[in-house]
Amino acid sequence: MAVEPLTDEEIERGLADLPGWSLRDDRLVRTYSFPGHLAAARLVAEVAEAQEELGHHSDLTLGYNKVGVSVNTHSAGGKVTELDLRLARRVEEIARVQGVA
Ligand SMILES: C[C@H](O)[C@H](O)[C@H]1CNC2=NC(N)=NC(=O)C2=N1
Repeated sequence: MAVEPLTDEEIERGLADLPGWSLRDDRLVRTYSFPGHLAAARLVAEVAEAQEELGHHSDLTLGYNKVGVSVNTHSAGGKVTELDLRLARRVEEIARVQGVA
């Protein structure tokens, strides 16, 4: 799917509904904290499934009790697009259900 990079204003508007997320180096990023390692790994597993459904994939970093999510759109030259906002919203839903957002 051809997607256009969002303007800074469009990104700011999107981030207004995504507390905890921010724009860093042309990527939407957020870190989640967990009570332990397996809880963190569960988020990674569920987000990976959602990413396959969406056909859009973030870089996920699994630490001991933290998960880092970082995403932009490779096919838009590594810029932030609507696909990244859509993925971030989906990750937030999953994290909310798991009690960490
Ligand atoms: C063919 C497949 O849909 C593409 O390669 C998808 C896969 N996941 C992707 N993920 C991200 N973050 N950016 C992309 O451009 C992208 N492209």
